Amino acid sequence: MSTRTDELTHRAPETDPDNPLTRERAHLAASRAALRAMREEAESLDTSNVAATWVSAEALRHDIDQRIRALADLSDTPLFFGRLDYLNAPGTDGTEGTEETDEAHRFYIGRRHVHDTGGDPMVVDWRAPVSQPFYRASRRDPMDVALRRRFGYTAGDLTAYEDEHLTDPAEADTTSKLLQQEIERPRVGPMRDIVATIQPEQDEIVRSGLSGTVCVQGGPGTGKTAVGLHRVAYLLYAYRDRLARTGTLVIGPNRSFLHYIEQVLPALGELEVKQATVDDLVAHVEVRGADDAAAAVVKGDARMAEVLRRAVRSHVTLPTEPVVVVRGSRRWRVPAYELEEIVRELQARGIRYGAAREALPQRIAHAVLVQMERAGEAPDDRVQDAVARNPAVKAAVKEIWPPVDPAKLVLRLLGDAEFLAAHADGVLSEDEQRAILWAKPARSVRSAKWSAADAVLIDEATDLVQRTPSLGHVVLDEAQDLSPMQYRAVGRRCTTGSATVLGDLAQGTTPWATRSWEEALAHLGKDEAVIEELTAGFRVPTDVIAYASRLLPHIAPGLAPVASVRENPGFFEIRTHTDDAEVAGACEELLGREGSVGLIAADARVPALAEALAAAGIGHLGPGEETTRETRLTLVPASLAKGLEYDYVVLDEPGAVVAGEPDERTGLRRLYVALTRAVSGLIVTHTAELPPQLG
Ligand SMILES: Nc1ncnc2c1ncn2[C@@H]1O[C@H](COP(=O)(O)OP(=O)(O)OP(=O)(O)O)[C@@H](O)[C@H]1O
Repeated sequence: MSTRTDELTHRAPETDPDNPLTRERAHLAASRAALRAMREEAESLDTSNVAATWVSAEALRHDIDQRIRALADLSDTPLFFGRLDYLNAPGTDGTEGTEETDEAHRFYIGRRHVHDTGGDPMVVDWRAPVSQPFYRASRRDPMDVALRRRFGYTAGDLTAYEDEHLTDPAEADTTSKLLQQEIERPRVGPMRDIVATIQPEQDEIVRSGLSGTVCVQGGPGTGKTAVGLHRVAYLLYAYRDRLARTGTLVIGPNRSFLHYIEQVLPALGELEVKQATVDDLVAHVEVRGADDAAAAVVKGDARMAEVLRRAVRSHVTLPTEPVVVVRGSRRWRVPAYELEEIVRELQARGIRYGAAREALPQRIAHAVLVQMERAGEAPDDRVQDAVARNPAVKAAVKEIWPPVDPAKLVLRLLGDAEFLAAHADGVLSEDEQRAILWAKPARSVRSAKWSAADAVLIDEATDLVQRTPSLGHVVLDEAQDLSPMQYRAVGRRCTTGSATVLGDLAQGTTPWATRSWEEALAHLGKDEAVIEELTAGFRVPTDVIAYASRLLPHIAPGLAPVASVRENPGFFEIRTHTDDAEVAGACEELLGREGSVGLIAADARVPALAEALAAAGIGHLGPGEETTRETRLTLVPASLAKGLEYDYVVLDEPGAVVAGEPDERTGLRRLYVALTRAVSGLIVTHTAELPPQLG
């Protein structure tokens, strides 16, 4: 970032009409009036005479309502946050016919496009090509920008601006104060957008094209989630029609995380993006059971796809009997060897089991038709359809290529050792087969205690039978925790689209956590993806990230520590205590400051701490619940802390967080996640010894 410093961060607006701030405020007022006019125009649209049918009238009404909502002037989100003055008016080459007005050179950058009654832009969308230099232009590559101006707001009022003259050799490189203020602004409520301060390396990811998949490795607080959400917003702008047809989806690890991020896209005017967890995507059965780690690892292994493929295909039986179709006085006979040829040909084509099953009767009918033609008849398509529906053909298809119910198939694999062995032979070891077999086979799909990993197996089997519809773009957040089979489940939802994969190998806390992005991308079916790395940390203060990074050599050797860009050093304390009342006391102390507070603890410690808080008369929320001015404390089980952030964090008993996981490495990773949630300060409280890796 390069700017001229605080003496150029102008403040204290005067009414003097020559004061730039006065002029900028006038532009803000005029832009708001223009937005109001756009909204009023949308509101006054009468759809009754336009649409031909009730359905299209409804659709049109929906579109207009969306537009009205998107045109809301939100008092707490400034209409524009930046301005670019180009040296040459964009879209012109400075020659003949060029309009040399100020307006042709000057662009105000904001969350949405606003135009005046004449259709001239008052504010341009941050995603428009003309806005890009706001994020990317530098002294080295000014991108034809003479002036970049950032605006500062206080309670909705435009109160400051900051200029950079990128082509002025006399200007020095320094950090933007307004950017710094924005990064340090206290967090209350859900996640917010970062349009005003997207960094160049983030912008490159945000604006990368729709056709390619991007994978982002980044430590805690490097803005992965923010970048992923802004990328969807960008893609929806740049490829609106295509994505409106195919759809977009954001996948997050759990409900509370999705709740935390759900307002970012609507604030950017994008109301149609779906959100889901991987479990939501594969909800073919009710999940009521859980696997031990050994079973879950095998069930999540990509080799299970081969076991399932074999099991599905095993339902095909090569015909041994001919099919005899009687039509009127004639009998037509398709011999077994010819049926076998048809079946083998369908198998070789590698189409879905269900598609092949649908094609089979037509193929048999075709064989009959050929015989009819040879006998001098002239059958048409209707005859072929009738033959395909003939009871003899139907009976043969049922015998040769019976329907497969994916859930029943998985039920059988997990309950029937012989059936499993028949299809897992040479793929899974005997131990692995034993690990996934149910101790007590379930009787039916309804009564089975399905686990989350089982649901993914059913999803794979479902896709073997019938192709899963693909979306235009999928953002996969906290990807490092997915099993190979889960990657496959996500991958088949973007086979014809692309993906943004976001994660941190050091934060993987599942037994099957991702070891390398190349491997993960192969499971996703996106080998060609580009892998980017983000290393600048926007969340965690320097001292805290340095402390947490002591764990890195033990949890992800080879990953570089995050470099915090926060100037405010924050505070960091380690306290020993004797009872839980002191933990509640630490929370109370932090509630005396501005912003949100999170008390993070091993899951098993949560009930005791809830009691201690209640005894101290301190109200608290659960993760993902919205903090309000009145209740700013959230009690967070360590297992749900991922992806969330709080201004201040009390981390209870690190040793218990580590001990809460099945193995030490996972425990230390969980601790790393918990240690990296704080924006402004962290208090670690403990009675037991601290894990030696933090020493
Ligand atoms: N360019 C930016 N300007 C201002 N704030 C930013 C910027 N980039 C990220 N942030 C803020 O930093 C915080 C961390 O961002 P985010 O949650 O996206 O990080 P992450 O990499 O997903 O973290 P984690 O690995 O912990 O999930 C958020 O509050 C986000 O708004």
